[in-house]
Amino acid sequence: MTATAPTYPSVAPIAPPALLLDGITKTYRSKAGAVDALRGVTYHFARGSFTAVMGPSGSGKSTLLQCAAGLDQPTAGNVVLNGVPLRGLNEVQLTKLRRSEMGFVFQAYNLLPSLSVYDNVALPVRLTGRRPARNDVLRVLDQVGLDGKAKRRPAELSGGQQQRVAIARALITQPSVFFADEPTGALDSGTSRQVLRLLREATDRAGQTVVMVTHDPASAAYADRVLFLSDGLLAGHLNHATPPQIAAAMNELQR
Ligand SMILES: Nc1ncnc2c1ncn2[C@@H]1O[C@H](COP(=O)(O)OP(=O)(O)OP(=O)(O)O)[C@@H](O)[C@H]1O
Repeated sequence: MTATAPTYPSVAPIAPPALLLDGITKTYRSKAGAVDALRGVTYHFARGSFTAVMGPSGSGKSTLLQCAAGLDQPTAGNVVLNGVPLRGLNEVQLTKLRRSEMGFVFQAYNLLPSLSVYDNVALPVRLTGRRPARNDVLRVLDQVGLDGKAKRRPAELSGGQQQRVAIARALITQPSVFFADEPTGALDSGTSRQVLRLLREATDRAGQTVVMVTHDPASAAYADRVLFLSDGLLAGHLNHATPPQIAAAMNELQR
């Protein structure tokens, strides 16, 4: 009789969260003293989720985004992006990871004024040492509703169009995580909605992860979850909340 090997049910590998903040503390030291901007924040951002981060002024939102994106080093704790701890990386490795895995959409669009819209969008690909495919650049411009504007310079576009160029530039490398800091701060409400829909589509269609800092309850309502920060700590969250629910939670925090 031959022994048969035992069979085991196949177990799907558990994917790491897109982004893990593991006990992040950030203390700024200056002559005036020390400020604890983040005080041991732990949070998993699931792949394909859209999270808004809110909180009173000075609660640590920008610091959280800067640390999560590897633009600033936490004083303690670790940030893990797709299973890779940022703390172990040197500046070159970090820059490479940022260029391939992260997309940035900030309030200041940071477009290069002397380059055409096409070249601004192609730039992140060039920075990775590759030649951008013309069709890829035109496809993302089409995706953000800017087909036909490729030859313009940023100054020849409206604020909303410039922000959409910034989003196209973030989309071109197909990053796994988008970091957005007040992406609609300078835009009118109609244009803001277009920009927020693009971020929403990035999660719904492409399974990308969005982390967005905002002061605006209407913008935050586009997210699956709103995380509230208060005094450097997570103070709670709301899922699939409406703008009035978010505004009420903010009022509660500010009391
Ligand atoms: N470079 C720095 N040096 C010293 N303190 C800083 C520095 N950056 C931020 N802080 C302090 O850390 C705390 C958190 O700041 P942070 O900018 O993260 O808050 P925020 O929630 O984004 O605020 P806002 O909504 O006003 O933009 C604040 O007390 C701030 O004064």
